[in-house]
Amino acid sequence: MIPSTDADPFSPELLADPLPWHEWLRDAGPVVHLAQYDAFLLGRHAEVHAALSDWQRFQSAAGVGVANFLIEKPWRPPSLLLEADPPRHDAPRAVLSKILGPRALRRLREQWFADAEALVDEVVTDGELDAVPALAEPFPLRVFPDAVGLSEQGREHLLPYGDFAFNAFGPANELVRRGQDGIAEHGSWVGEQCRREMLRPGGFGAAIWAAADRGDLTHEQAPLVVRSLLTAGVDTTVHGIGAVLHALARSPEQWARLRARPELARTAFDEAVRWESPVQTFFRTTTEQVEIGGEVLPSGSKVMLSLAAANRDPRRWSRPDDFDLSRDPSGHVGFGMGIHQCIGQHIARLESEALLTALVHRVERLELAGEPVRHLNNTLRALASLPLRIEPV
Ligand code: HEM
Ligand SMILES: O=C(O)c1ccc(C2CC2)cc1
Repeated sequence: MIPSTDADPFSPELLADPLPWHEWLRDAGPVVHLAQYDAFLLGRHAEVHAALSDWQRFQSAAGVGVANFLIEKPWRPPSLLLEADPPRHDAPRAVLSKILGPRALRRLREQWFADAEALVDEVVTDGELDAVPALAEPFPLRVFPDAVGLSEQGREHLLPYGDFAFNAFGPANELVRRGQDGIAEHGSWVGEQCRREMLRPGGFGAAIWAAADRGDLTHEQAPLVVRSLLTAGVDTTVHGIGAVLHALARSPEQWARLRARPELARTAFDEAVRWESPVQTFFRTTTEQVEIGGEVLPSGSKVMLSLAAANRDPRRWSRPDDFDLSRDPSGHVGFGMGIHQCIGQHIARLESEALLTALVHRVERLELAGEPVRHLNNTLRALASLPLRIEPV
């Protein structure tokens, strides 16, 4: 018998403090029924991992939020990656895999490390700072739009556009309503930037259009694939960097361990993505009657996957609530799993590695100077403010 709950995972209370809810969910069983959304919810690592890895029976084409695209019109044309399954998903995925691959990372590494040092030199002085406006927001907003090939003007549209997109995976609640007024303007600016003539030669955007010229994509698909980068590639890394700085600031012994071994920067980021799960949840829709966790779900069911609950499942992780640089965080589902696993994860890791490396070389002590303030979003775990006390080297 599948336990049912009237809880609303998208309520301000549960968005603000999801950990007790996640614990209840994991202990209630492998599958829980969300009465308010007539959806099923998986919170244990084994079942979340299994569903993410089974695209045939847990499809994305019906949308990866509450809304079922087979029944209702999406707020924007569906993504050709996130909201598509094979075969439609294949070509856009193959094109982005190549463009965001090892060659791009090698080309960007030196520049991003230099940009991180410049930013840290600018903001780090002896005293206090808010790491969100000082570091977590400006760094991705400086390096990623440059790499995509966007002009300097109008980048202030990117964060609110992404924030709305991530809210829109949830129900039409107050968070979505609050974003409604601005989304037309943000959306038209983003749509404009996806046009070929707006994209600087040599950037990811121009490379997507060049793939269309080669016939690897159609010219109709190209702007939508650029849109994927602009939707997925900013807010996620801002909040991923916010998460790793938050984790390090509240664990001085882990900060000291990172300063002693700067090569742990990449592990630190993945452990933070596991610990905080900047992207908390995604949905799938069953394409047939499926058995999971010993329960049977009808065909056409909406299934919510709590990446965050899975990433702290004691059935998979020892001391799951500890942020611990001695842990091997591989196997976490913070970047998803399977054919839709995050295609930008190496870009995100490089951004974080560049910033953390610059910080460990310039900062002796980094600790909380006050309570962090949450930024609520239906899908993202985010900080509005992270007050830090910094002691330079
Ligand atoms: C901390 C940073 C990031 C996190 C936590 C994150 C998380 C995720 C997750 C959980 C998925 C899987 C979605 C699903 O299974 O339905 C995903 C997919 C995706 N991500 Fe990321 N992401 C991050 C950064 C990025 C960046 C920097 C980019 C762009 C360069 C990006 C582009 C994408 C795209 C295009 C997909 C869809 C892939 C597909 O469906 O084949 N992400 N991401
Ligand atoms: O293709 C897209 O538009 C897209 C939007 C949001 C994401 C989230 C998971 C990071 C991924 C892709």
